[in-house]
Amino acid sequence: MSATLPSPRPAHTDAHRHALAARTAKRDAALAIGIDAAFISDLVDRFYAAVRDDALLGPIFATRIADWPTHLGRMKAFWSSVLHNSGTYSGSPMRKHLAIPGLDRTHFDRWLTLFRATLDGLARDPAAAPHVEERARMIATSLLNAIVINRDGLAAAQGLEDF
Ligand code: HEM
Repeated sequence: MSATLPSPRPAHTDAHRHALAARTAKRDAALAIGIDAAFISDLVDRFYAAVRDDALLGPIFATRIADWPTHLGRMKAFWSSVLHNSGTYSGSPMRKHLAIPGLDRTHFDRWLTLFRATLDGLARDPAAAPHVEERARMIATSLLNAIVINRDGLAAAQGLEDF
């Protein structure tokens, strides 16, 4: 009786191929409107320069971030994961923001205002700023929802408006 050898597993399953294609399509769509690695790097550098100068947000970061190069590197990996699906970021932004006492809509409004201004100063393709801003607004909305639910309960979050 001869043993049956398992057939070799194909290097890429259909699901894997599909995931790779989706990742590439997302990155290519961003690249087509000028959102490349250099754009993401400039965006993060300029945005956090503005944040550090801001009277409302600056102190929140100043007391929590000792090593700015590391934070900026992490934020570039984050935005590359969001905008290019690169998978280069792993972390728990939700937990980090829940741990900052007193964050509310005012802070998120200011964050988004500075982010928008930075984007507008940087983007050359008219489609680039709205594309990135949309992602930032969605993430800001889920962070604020989580903060309010955590602090004041689900009922309090029911009346929240999206950014
Ligand atoms: C109210 C506005 C915000 C404030 C004051 C704020 C503040 C901070 C601070 C202080 C940290 C460092 C936390 C630590 O290392 O202990 C941090 C990390 C981070 N923030 Fe925010 N943030 C705000 C909004 C946002 C928004 C809207 C996004 C995304 C669109 C975002 C994405 C991140 C990410 C990805 C990290 C890194 C988490 C990690 O992996 O360590 N933040 N933020």
